Amino acid sequence: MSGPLAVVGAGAWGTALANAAARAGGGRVLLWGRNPDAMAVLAATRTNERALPGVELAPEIEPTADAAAVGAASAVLLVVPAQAVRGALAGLGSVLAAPDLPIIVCAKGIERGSGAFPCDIVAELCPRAVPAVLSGPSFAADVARDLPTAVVLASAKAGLARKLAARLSGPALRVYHGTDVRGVEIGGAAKNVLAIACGIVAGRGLGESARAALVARGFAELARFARAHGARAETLMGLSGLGDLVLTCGSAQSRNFAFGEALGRGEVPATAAAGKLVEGAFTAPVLVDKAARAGVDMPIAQAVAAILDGAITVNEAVDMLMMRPLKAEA
Ligand SMILES: NC(=O)C1=CN([C@@H]2O[C@H](COP(=O)(O)OP(=O)(O)OC[C@H]3O[C@@H](n4cnc5c(N)ncnc54)[C@H](O)[C@@H]3O)[C@@H](O)[C@H]2O)C=CC1
Ligand SMILES: O=C(CO)COP(=O)(O)O
Repeated sequence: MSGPLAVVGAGAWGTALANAAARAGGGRVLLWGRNPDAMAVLAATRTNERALPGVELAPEIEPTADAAAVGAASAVLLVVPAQAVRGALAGLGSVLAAPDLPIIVCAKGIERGSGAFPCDIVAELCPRAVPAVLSGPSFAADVARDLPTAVVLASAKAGLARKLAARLSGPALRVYHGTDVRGVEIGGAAKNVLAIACGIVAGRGLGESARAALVARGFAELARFARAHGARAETLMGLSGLGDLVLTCGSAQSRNFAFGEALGRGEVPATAAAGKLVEGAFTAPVLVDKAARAGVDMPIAQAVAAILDGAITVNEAVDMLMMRPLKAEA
């Protein structure tokens, strides 16, 4: 691949991925952020103290706020929140017009309002680009500390997915490849909603048995939703799906889990996020809406959306889930 790799979005995950890509070899990595002052500080201090404290930027990383610089990239990692994917792409505009430019979405979510998956937004706004998605169990802080991590990168173009996975893989980040873009997107988006549910269980002190039941039944509804949207079952059994569910449904390091924990303790949604990005809170209502349209039963996601909406309390949600008519396990 000629030309630098560009990471668009200089938050926690963008900075961690830029470092991982630099350590993987392959040359320059542009780290683009929209705030020129903040990017000047990154360039001067070689750290991103606000988003990823205590982590030094690899020498190959060039922090920049110059959109034109991204135009020279051989591939773009798009690492902004799911609700900002459209705005970020629109903001970069013609900079992303090169034919066959791989744009790898690293966000986990579904767009509210449109119900669009991130790669569909890429296809809509950058019709000459090749959309791809990278997802899986991976805390930015772990990747930044070079702890062993595995993710999956999917693109409809199998050869390109293989090449990009090789470009990003390094001693501590193992990138699998695949072609099931929709399956990988759904795994990342849905697990955030289920992580909120597991956090609520922990915060309310409902016990480890309840949490394990939620993970298993949550996986069942995630897989149903994915199948209804054309994803392959084996994708959801993999890193983006089961893998990420296991990670974020069991760790307070997850912002979605921590948000749920605060709700479980009795905090209200407006303060429970504590200023952090909670993708599942944005995705819950749109996931539930899409499930209803597709005729897919997602009682746990529905309960999360209803709690966030203020329509039901945590106790009512628990009663509702426990009192559902008994059924065969499927
Ligand atoms: N932090 C983590 O451990 C992981 C995060 N992710 C996913 O990566 C995505 C980003 O998460 P984080 O980096 O953690 O969030 P963050 O809150 O640390 O950073 C988000 C960055 O996006 C920028 N941004 C927001 N709107 C923008 C726009 N319209 N144009 C340009 N830049 C914009 C913000 O200025 C900020 O620098 C989320 O979808 C998250 O689910 C995925 C795996 C791991
Ligand atoms: O997606 C993640 C780990 O795979 C990060 O999870 P949170 O966004 O819940 O912190």
